[in-house]
Amino acid sequence: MIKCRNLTKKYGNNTVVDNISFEIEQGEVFALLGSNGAGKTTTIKMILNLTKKTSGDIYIKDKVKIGYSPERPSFYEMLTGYEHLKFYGELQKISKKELKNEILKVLDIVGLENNKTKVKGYSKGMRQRLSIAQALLGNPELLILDEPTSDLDVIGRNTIMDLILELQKKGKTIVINSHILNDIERTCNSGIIINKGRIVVNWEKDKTGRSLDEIFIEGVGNYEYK
Ligand SMILES: Nc1ncnc2c1ncn2[C@@H]1O[C@H](COP(=O)(O)OP(=O)(O)OP(=O)(O)O)[C@@H](O)[C@H]1O
Repeated sequence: MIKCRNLTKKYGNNTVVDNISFEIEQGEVFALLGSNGAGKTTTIKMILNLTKKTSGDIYIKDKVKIGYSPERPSFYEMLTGYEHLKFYGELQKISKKELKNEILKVLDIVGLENNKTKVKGYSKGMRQRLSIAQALLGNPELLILDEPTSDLDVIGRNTIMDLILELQKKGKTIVINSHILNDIERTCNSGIIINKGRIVVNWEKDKTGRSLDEIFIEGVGNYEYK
């Protein structure tokens, strides 16, 4: 679905993504892991073409639709979830006829009720769900979710992770950027651990029998920036 080759991003003299290469297969749930400031969001933004790469190549399956849930989603607080999605659906030029069904479908998938509650009354978990619902509008094949469980309690995180597994069953390819290794271990098949812009571990679930915590600490902790 995605191939990155020697991807690099510099801000001035600061190399924040440093020559990374990885591949994401269709249908997999792939993790971008790393400490704060490692370069995960920058990598996502280059894939989405929201930030220009400095060098390297990104190949994305031809004509694939991408849904994106950003690290800090923002909403029109005075709108209901339905109205919010209607606004974004119209921006996507989904026809009026299809849009209503589409919104009801994505609300149902993420487990949000279509009621009169305005977004300002939403809990953090509901906001994450709404952000994922927004990403699902237009039925994209590829979903990129930046920190989909940040700020959520363990129940909220579990629900979002169950939702991600459901979406995988529906055939989506999903890229998740997260710090929460338990969530990743439950949901993802493979991923990369980045430290200071470089890949320090190519992780594949169940390959070693070791926990992701251990692998992460060893990969990031023992890494010396050269
Ligand atoms: N627009 C920018 N201008 C300059 N430096 C930037 C810019 N955006 C990001 N950076 C720097 O790039 C580095 C990587 O940031 P990035 O947001 O990709 O990290 P991250 O791994 O997603 O971190 P976190 O988990 O904390 O969100 C950081 O040092 C950050 O300060």
